[in-house]
Amino acid sequence: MPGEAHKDVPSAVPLQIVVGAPPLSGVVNGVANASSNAAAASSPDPPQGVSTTCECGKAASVVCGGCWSTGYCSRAHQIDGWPKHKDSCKCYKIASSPEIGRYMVAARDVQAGELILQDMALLLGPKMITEPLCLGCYKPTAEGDYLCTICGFPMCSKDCQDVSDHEPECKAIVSSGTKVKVSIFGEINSMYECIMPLRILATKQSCPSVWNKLMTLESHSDKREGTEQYAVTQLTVVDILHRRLKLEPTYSTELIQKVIGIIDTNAFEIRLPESCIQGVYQKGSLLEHNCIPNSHRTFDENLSLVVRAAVNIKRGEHITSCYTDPLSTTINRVEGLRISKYFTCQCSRCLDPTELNTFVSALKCSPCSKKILEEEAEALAKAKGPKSPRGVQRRANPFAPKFAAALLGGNSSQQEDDKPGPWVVPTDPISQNSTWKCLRCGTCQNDEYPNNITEILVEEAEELDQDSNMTIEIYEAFLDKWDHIFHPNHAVFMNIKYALLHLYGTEEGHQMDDLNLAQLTRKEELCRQVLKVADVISPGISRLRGSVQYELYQALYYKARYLFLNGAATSDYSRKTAMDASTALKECIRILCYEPEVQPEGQLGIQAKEEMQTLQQWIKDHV
Ligand SMILES: C[S@@+](CC[C@H](N)C(=O)[O-])C[C@H]1O[C@@H](n2cnc3c(N)ncnc32)[C@H](O)[C@@H]1O
Repeated sequence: MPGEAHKDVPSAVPLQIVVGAPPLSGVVNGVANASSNAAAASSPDPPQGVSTTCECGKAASVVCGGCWSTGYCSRAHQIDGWPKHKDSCKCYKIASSPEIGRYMVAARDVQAGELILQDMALLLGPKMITEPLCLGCYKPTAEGDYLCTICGFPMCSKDCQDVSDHEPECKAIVSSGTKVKVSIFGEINSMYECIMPLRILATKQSCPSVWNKLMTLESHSDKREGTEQYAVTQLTVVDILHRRLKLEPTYSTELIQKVIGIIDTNAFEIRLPESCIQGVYQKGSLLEHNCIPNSHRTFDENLSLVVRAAVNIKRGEHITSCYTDPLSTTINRVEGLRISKYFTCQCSRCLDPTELNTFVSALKCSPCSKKILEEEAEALAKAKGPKSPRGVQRRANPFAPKFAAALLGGNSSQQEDDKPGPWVVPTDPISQNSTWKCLRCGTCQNDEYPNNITEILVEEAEELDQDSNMTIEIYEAFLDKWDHIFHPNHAVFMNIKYALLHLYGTEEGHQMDDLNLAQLTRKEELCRQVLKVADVISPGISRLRGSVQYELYQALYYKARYLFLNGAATSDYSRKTAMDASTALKECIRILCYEPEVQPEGQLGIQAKEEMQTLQQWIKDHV
């Protein structure tokens, strides 16, 4: 019956009255033609000129609140039209600009956590650079215990051999007349570099609809030619397909290189508990990069890409994702993107020498730091009688002098004397040869020392990383060793602190029950430092924030218990600490509820929910 309410009309999608608001910048009838990169329209009014006529032919007086695109003459006709409209009802539009190419823009305000898109993979395969793995389920294969009876690739079992994903390479190898022989396991094997390109190429024949979609994706073919990547893949992929698999007559060099370009530019890495694979997604490929993304990516149990708003996104804002490691320095991010994605990031973080006061790339000015510590010690000596500068606490604690606390472990750009902190930052962060300048004394230097010393720091951290038996003691010693040269939030420190905050509570002899008050306070401090940076560079719903909130809750809960049991603090302080633990746990649950259960973070979210009951009971019983 016309006008009868459909059960699946989303009650959360309100109708909006069409009023004379400007259309979304960069979007013309839903697609293309943008020139502005700015979040253009923040007006709450629905866009004009999108769909002004109802299906019945009458003028539209309301517009669907889900997409703000389709107009209806009445609520009744919206309800009638919903079954037809629901598949195309999206909260984003595709726009394009000469600088970015195609990108997504919010068609309406989107709330944090709201689903933006869910996208089935066009194609899945192993990462280009990988150790031997099963080409059916992508788990590492145990020393080639089972070999595909047709092509010879190591697989888990006959079941994996029969998975349709494996067909393209299997067929190509059989046609070449020689089976594959993998004899070394646990090391990168270049043969696997050919698998994903082969799978894409095979769709040209086997599934033209997928092939056509893949061919619409950016490949940067023109920019790749003549690069090192092009030369390397010529040897590792093109030559193998042409000579070893005898596919020269079928696929030209240009086509294979284009396909490799499509993979490099668009494929998403999918980290699973036991393996790491990659997928190419049609809608997901249109996500624009930003070093401070406003969307959050996960993969569901079918390995479909799920994109949600990480923070509230205003209508007209670009929907962005981070292509690179947010816990890395500006020059590393910018150079990585320039080499692999062929653009120079110009996001607000990259363009700001302080990276929005996070100082993730900054060094410490040695003369200024020394002077601050001396002044601090002098002030202390005056206040409390004679004391050496060693009297200054190394770790920030409630009793540590404020200057030194900020200098040694804090996050502030400003010292108490209102002068900027002693941080040395690049004046032109996205340039490879920027001058570096101390924000406090203004001393400038060329990039040689900052680059070299950062390289040494990175190398030393990488050496630590290779050792699987890292201990709290070793990590703390590393931080102490370098602390006089780098900002406490430096990317390398952030990664070490992230590892360290987990080790306090998991290392043998340092399980949560073993930690004393100082160690619990250290764990809390590490969590707060990492969170303060993560709140800026990975805001809202992010795995980084979710997992650190969990660790913060643990530190605070155990601290509250310790204080309570040892009568070491007033019940007010114990209570406040326990309430802070509860706040951290709630935030952890809010964030990690979006993670799939198969992922460790999804499991942590479930565990966090269970632990909330215990925490609440403890608070009720004790403080
Ligand atoms: C996965 S594709 C995104 C979709 C692409 N714009 C298109 O039209 O197909 C990645 C490419 O988009 C462009 N891109 C993405 N984010 C960008 C940004 N913030 N600034 C400039 N270009 C960007 C770069 O060319 C990059 O290699």
